[in-house]
Amino acid sequence: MTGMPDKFTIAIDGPAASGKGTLARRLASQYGLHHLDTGLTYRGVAKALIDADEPLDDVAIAERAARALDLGALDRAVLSAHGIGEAASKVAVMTPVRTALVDKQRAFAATPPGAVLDGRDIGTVVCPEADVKLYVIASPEVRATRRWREIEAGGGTADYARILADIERRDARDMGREDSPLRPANDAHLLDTSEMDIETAFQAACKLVDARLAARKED
Ligand SMILES: Nc1ncnc2c1ncn2[C@@H]1O[C@H](COP(=O)(O)OP(=O)(O)OP(=O)(O)O)[C@@H](O)[C@H]1O
Ligand SMILES: Nc1ccn([C@@H]2O[C@H](COP(=O)(O)O)[C@@H](O)[C@H]2O)c(=O)n1
Repeated sequence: MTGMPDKFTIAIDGPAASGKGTLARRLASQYGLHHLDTGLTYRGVAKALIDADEPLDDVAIAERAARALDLGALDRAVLSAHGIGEAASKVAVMTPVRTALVDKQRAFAATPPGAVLDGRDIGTVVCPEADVKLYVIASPEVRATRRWREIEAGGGTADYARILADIERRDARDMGREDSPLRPANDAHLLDTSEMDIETAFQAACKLVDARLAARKED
């Protein structure tokens, strides 16, 4: 996209299945930016531990797995499995794991021409100087329905009540942890997508990004 500054960062945070990844991918494509789904980095650590038959609560082992993680080798198809999200939220409470992953995420964000990162602490911790910060929410019921549809559309079978319970438990762990809890940055724009389809949410986000780009041109 022409008219982009040398470096531009979009931070998107929100709870599970709020639609932040969908939005992040579309914004990255629209504005010619890199994209990193930081949830995959926590999922990658959890999967490495599970595959090695290691416990999820040993800080030293989890930190080693986080330091060894290669951002270029994250396999979305494998890591997106519903159960890995729960394991990821357990390793995500450990500060040494977060420190190791945040270093990698910041290095990714610093690569020109900039990036869209989505996760739980992007606007507050990873990229506090981001040009645009979005905090994407939807009700737990709407999010559970979206996840249920996604699993069914992929040929799997899913139990709505269990998905809703998983989402609520993960929200509580992510919002309640001591280090980098999920919360909106003070300067984040709130986007409640409960009653928005994907296109409407994308257009709303583009308006905010375009306004920031116009403001940066005037600087
Ligand atoms: N505004 C929307 N309306 C309807 N469905 C949506 C909307 N946004 C996203 N979805 C669908 O909801 C599901 C979850 O979206 P997505 O994976 O983007 O969420 P997420 O916040 O990145 O989730 P996670 O934190 O678990 O990675 C997907 O199937 C996606 O297509
Ligand atoms: N910036 C982030 C991103 C994710 N997490 C943790 O990982 C779990 C899985 O994330 P998904 O986005 O793939 O659902 C999530 O529940 C968080 O515990 C994080 O802490 N910080």
